[in-house]
Amino acid sequence: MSSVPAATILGFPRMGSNRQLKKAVEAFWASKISESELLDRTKQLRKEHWELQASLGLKQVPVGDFSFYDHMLDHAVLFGIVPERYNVTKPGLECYFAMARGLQAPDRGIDVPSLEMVKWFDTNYHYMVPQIAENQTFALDSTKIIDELREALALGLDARPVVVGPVTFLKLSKTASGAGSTLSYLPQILPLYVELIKQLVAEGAKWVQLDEPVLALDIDAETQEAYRTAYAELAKISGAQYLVATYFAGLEDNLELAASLPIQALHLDLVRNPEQLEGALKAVPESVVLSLGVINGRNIWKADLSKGLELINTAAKARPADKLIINSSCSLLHTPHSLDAETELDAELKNWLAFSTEKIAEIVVLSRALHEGVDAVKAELDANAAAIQSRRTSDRVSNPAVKSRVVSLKESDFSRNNEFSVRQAAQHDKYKLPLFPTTTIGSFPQTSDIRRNRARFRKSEITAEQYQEYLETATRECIEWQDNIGIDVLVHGEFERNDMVEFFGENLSGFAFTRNGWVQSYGSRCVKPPVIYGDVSRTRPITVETAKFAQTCSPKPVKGMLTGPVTILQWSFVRDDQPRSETCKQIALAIRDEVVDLETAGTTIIQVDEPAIREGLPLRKSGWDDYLEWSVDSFRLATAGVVDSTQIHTHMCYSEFNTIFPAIQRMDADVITIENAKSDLKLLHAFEHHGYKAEIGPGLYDIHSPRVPSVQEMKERVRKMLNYLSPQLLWINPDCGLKTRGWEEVRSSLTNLVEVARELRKEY
Ligand code: MET
Ligand SMILES: [Zn+2]
Repeated sequence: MSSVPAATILGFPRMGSNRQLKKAVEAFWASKISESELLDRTKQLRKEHWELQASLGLKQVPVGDFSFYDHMLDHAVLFGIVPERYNVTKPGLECYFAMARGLQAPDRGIDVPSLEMVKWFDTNYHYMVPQIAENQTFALDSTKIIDELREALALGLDARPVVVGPVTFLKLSKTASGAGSTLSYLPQILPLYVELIKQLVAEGAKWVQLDEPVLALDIDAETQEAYRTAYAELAKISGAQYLVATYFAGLEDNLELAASLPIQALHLDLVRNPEQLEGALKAVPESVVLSLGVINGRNIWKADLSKGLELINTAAKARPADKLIINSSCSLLHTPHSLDAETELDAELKNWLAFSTEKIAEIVVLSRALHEGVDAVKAELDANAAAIQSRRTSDRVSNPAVKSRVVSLKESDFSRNNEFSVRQAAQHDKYKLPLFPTTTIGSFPQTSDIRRNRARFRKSEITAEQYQEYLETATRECIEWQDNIGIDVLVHGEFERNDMVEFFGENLSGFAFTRNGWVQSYGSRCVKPPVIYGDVSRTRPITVETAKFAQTCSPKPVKGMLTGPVTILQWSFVRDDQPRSETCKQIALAIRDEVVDLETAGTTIIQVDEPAIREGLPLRKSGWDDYLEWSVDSFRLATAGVVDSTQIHTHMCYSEFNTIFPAIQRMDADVITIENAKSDLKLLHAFEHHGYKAEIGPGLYDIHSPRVPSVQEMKERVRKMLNYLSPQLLWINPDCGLKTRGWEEVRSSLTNLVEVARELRKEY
């Protein structure tokens, strides 16, 4: 048996220091590079990442954490779970990317949509949901992970394959019909896991990491039993040592189950749940290695190493050091690559931060402290303590005026003046929209031309006036086009926005921005979350001038477009020195100021996007009520400052909303546009079931795919929706913003969309 790695990470970000993965994959999609060029580039990237980890002092590196698009999709392919509709594609990358993004190749008569995409636990990473057919035949294709393992071993590294464990894999998959438990496939898939592990061991893997985050959730008896069955089976393979990784929550009531599994190491997320350590030290047999996830894989703050050491010392009192692994709390997938490129952050702030590369260094320092004693790393610990102290005492962090505004909020600040029915009458009176009003969710294609101009402006290659003029032309053309094709409620297109959170953060105090702090959101898409380091307030009106201009481009209403407080919070790297609820209320007040200013300026249909409200939900039910209270309150605080006739829209996407329905209701928006195209009609059952009264625009087609939906298929969808929703409440819109799409697709799709409304109006 190989020795226990002293320090490791659960996974490393895939994109590369300069988003090489994104660039390679997108170049391949655009047929600018060949498949072999793509393979070469990504192989090089993996090598760089492993060598970086080794050079920082990790003795064992994860492999298989790389993915062209998404690791759950990789697992679907690994086990041969490829829905029949993809049989028309070429096996290999074409099929893989068709599952990821859909494929339209009219010349070959191919038009297949992608798999469903869902958020990965409470992160902003999205995974593709494997879809298991009723009569699914599973078949192992381990090429990818075996190849990657060989690559790492060939570099002379100790490599640990990372595989999503059988129970988590099945729990995150769905059956083709959506009914029944995916766990019923366990007997069929387990032999493939067995075969896979045998292959990995035969190739030279000493340890295999099985990711089982589901083990840290509220699980039912069937799932618990599945854990027992699965791991009993896997334990039979000789030569395999398992590191079972739980993360994003604590084991809590599943501790005994976890402790009873016949495995060699158990990983605990001690950032999310440090309290679980003590119980684990008692419950987990001494023969089992404990992996201590003490460095936060979810934020960008330098760790307080003294606190990490406290936990490690607690563990070291109960276990010998060679039965402990110092680890990241979860995969570092959710943090940017390295601070190296952050040449524009001021030294004080930069000294408070740690990205993936720096986090590995922290892990190594803690591991050396454990194995060699604290004196061996005294300089590193002292520097860390100084940085922590500097952040704690800096006067950039605290703004008393903001704090006192939050403290003096009144009950009435959280409510509109009248209930929905009264507001609705006032709004109908004011806008006189037709039945089935058409609208879009906000953004229009962010073309390379737009990005180029923004980059030139940032580099001062063009003046602010020139940039402004450019944006106004784009906005005007976009509005006129919408007007011409017959959309009812227009949007300005969001051309001035790089990103829906960053754009607002730039005009809020307490926010900082990185140059290169990208994290993967889905596929090749990355986001660069702002860093909230201090108390938040609005420094100046943010969207008012743009909204005023937009309204001059058409007599039809143009929606004001804001990002909601919960989403700004959720998609930023948030300070960890005060409760999230406190930061959220501060942001809500800043957005409220903007909402009120928009109304004053004559923009009286205002959309406050909250796509992230669902993903902020704590993974354990015990935390739900508290979260839903402050998050919904924050939305209400942001939107309640307007008169009855001002119509507040909100938009949500890519989540399972049924579970938080009462909270959505309590947000009290006048119109909600909601992603629906990928999650079938079950959402609408909930609207009906809960007696939702306000207006709704369930997304009619999936904007994440380049395929153009036909009038017929969208009309079909609407018809189904009308089984649940009254025609008086229904809006007609896509399921999200269009910024990732090309103009050609957008023109065709929206023209079809408007036609849907026209035809329906004739029938109702
Ligand atoms: C992820 S939700 C996006 C909403 C935003 N208004 C847009 O259209 O891009
Ligand atoms: Zn959206």
